Amino acid sequence: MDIFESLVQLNQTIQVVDMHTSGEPTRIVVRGYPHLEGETLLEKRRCAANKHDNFRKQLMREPRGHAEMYGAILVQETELTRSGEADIGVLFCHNEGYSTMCGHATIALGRFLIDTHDFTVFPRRKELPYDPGTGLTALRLHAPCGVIQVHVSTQNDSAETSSSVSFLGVPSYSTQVDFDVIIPPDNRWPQLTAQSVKLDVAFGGAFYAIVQDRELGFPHGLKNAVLAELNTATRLLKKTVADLHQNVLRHPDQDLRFLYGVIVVDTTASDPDEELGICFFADQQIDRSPTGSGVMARVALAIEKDILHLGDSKTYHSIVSVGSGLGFRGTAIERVSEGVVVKVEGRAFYTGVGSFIVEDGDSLADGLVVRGGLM
Ligand SMILES: O=C(O)[C@H]1NCC[C@@H]1O
Repeated sequence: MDIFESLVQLNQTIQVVDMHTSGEPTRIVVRGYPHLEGETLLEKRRCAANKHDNFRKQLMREPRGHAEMYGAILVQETELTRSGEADIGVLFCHNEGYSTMCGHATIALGRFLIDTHDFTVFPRRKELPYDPGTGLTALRLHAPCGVIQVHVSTQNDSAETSSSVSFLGVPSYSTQVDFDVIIPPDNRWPQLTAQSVKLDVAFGGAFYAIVQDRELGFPHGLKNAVLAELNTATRLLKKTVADLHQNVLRHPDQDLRFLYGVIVVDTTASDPDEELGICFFADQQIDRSPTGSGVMARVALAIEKDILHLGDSKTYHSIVSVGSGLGFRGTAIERVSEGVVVKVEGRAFYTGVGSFIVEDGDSLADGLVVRGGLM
């Protein structure tokens, strides 16, 4: 027996498929995750956080992961798969906890779920509708924010490697436009010379504060900004909004009323068809991708500000996707009573498959992160 087989036989393993979307990882947990109690996906999300957070820590943190790792836990049965409104559920996780929406992981999952022909992993795989006219297979993913309609270019019953995956998100909307936030002076953020910062707050399955680079004291654009300084500025801004302006996070469901991230938008670019931004989310993870849920929020905000109109599209870039052809295309599709439905398109690639082991007696079983301090 080779070493791989013997280690797997000796230990309980957690099996994953790793992908990246514009450089942002998604670790898809395929087997070995415990059963989640609860009738609804949001109850299962609470169960994951309260009873099984050690799995998140093991898979996201070092030595199995790292501070910038991102995860997708498949949930085969939810209230919406039972009612026939969704095909499979998912929980998203990161360095701090559990998100409510994730565009880059949805794009990766679109490919993975179409390629999956193991019905223990995806029981409803064979029921997915395929349209021979467009070559697209449709998939309804139940995320904590609601149902995401995913479309995947399919050939011979597998996802086409060279095509993008698109999804229609839950209705997105802004809750505050040009909102002045007073930031307490802090010597860790010397660039901030004004007393207040003007920002917008918008929902794209999760809440984002969206702010222009020059408002934070970075007038020369993101390419000339120091990442550590942007990190300090967005951390302090997020804390101020989360601590003092909880009322701007308006959503009917309590579980979704939290500020997930801060997106800093570059104002130095000249092409109106493209927008560069950087998203700090969870515990200051930097999204390598252009942040699909952030694109939903930004398109809805641009509609509110009369910058984009229904039917308009724009390409959104992260600092990584610029020049790689891996930006996300965001299109305003329709206005519904709760907001704007936005289509997001991007590409994902496989990077690996793995079996993780956690041995009895490993005192660092739940992992650690070294990033200027232990988590
Ligand atoms: O694409 C997205 O929506 C996500 N990427 C990491 C942070 C967000 O959840």
